[in-house]
Amino acid sequence: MSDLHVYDTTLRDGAQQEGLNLSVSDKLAIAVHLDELGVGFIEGGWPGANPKDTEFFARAQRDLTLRNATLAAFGATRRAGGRAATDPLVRALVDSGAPVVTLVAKSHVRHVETALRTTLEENLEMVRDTVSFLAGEGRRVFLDAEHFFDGYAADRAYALEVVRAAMESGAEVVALCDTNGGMLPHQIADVVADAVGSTSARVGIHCHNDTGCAVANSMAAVDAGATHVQGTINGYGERTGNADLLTVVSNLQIKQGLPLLETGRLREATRIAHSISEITNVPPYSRQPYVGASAFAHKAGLHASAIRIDPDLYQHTDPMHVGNDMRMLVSDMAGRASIELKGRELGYDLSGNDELLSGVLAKVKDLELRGYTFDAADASFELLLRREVEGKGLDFFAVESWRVITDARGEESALSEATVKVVAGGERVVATGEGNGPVNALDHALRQALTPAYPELAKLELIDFRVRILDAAHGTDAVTRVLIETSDGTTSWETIGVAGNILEASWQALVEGVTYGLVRAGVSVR
Ligand SMILES: CC(=O)SCCNC(=O)CCNC(=O)[C@H](O)C(C)(C)COP(=O)(O)OP(=O)(O)OC[C@H]1O[C@@H](n2cnc3c(N)ncnc32)[C@H](O)[C@@H]1OP(=O)(O)O
Ligand SMILES: CC(=O)C(=O)O
Repeated sequence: MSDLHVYDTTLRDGAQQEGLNLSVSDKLAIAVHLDELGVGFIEGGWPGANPKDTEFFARAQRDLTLRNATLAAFGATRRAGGRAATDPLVRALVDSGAPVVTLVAKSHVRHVETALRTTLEENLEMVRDTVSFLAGEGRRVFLDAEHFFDGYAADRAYALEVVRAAMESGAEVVALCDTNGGMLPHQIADVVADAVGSTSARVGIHCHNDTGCAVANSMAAVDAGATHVQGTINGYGERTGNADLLTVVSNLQIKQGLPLLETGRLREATRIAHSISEITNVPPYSRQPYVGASAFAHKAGLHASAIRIDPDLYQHTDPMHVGNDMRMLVSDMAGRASIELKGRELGYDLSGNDELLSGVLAKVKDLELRGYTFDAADASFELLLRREVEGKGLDFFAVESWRVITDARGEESALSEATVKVVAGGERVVATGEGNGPVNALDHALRQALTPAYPELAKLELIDFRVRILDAAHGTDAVTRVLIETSDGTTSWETIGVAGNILEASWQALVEGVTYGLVRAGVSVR
């Protein structure tokens, strides 16, 4: 294993992201995931700054068993003019019970003089006093040198003096912070190399992403001699976020051969990134490097034709290394190879079946011209392909007619009512359904009509509904595209409908959603 520290600050700096709000239980659950991933340090928050973070450390001491990681409490150097031993916020760091304390300290002369409103010497004394007090209390002390890179540009000697003051007082690591996130990789590399060369410090790096360079800057710092790298899962953080720790670790481990995590741990990266998204309630970013849903998704026909021969031809690494999967997307940019590979994903060997492949491809291109978009509706493409391969095997029911009315009375909310007539399981069924909107009512009526023949449908639920008006296909005649997401409680799928009438498009997508639910459940036509 490399001795480079992997230091996660999702629970502290990550939680500084706009709109992200973690409960104590959320933090504990995230800490468990981080420990499973195998990071070396988990910065849990700032005890004493708010009751939630104080409680987190109390509950962590009681309930959290970490297999791999060490817990760090974050705080600031003592107040100017005071004493570390009597500073309540410094005391709270000791009381947190965390074995590591990470102190933020000023390292930029302007910040000392204008933000702290104290002298340069007093700031150095705040660093010395707080670090030595905490070290004396048996804590491992790390120092985050705030605004280090801007501070170095303003006054190199002073910025380096802060690093030395921390080291000489007992700090184990000084992390140089690009607090405003304005640096570029070559600037980071030069400054880190100087700090490593002209102090005895173990130098760390903490980058924000305001220039879009947080990951590149962290990599540059490691190349220049930093041996402690900070970041957050999914790049959460103040403003544009922090360096995405999963990208940094994947780059260092896969591209530079640094064994940072125990064998096999990186394969949990995709699962953990998505589990943490669930907890933070921040939707996963599909184009996130390595772990995003689109990170190994291929749309262009030329790519698919080469991938059919060897996936490495269009992938920078094997998605398995990070627990992700290659996916084929089918759209009007597909070629026959795309259809063949997608078929393989679905369990069909279509190699050599040129007639079928060309037929499916022509259908896809024609439908996309009319407004369909199959890369957003995988389930509809699967049904299209299965119908071509299996013929009538998917005719679970026949629709005779459907209709829907919406009734608004006085001040009451409008209510919709749908009637659906189908033949299913050899019976003609007429069913009605109510809903707070016409699509909701149609969904209820359709499943009401089909459930006697197919009880498996009872657990399906419509969980998302998106509408887009398209004017490209018919000149000035707009068509409506509806995408529906249906869930069976364990997984969900997207289906599509396109028509001039919004309800007709919705109905198509609903019928596809229900049909796909029956296919997934392995039901035969009754
Ligand atoms: C770069 C970073 O992201 S560092 C992490 C920043 N995170 C946070 O700020 C979140 C948690 N913060 C808080 O809950 C609050 O700001 C607290 C509890 C820490 C302080 O609250 P308050 O006492 O009301 O002070 P307030 O937030 O208004 O101002 C911060 C004070 O800390 C001082 N300060 C700032 N940095 C430091 C430092 N490194 N060392 C010592 N004091 C500092 C400021 O000069 C200011 O002092 P003042 O009250 O004499 O003006
Ligand atoms: C400490 C910290 O979060 C920063 O300087 O960005």
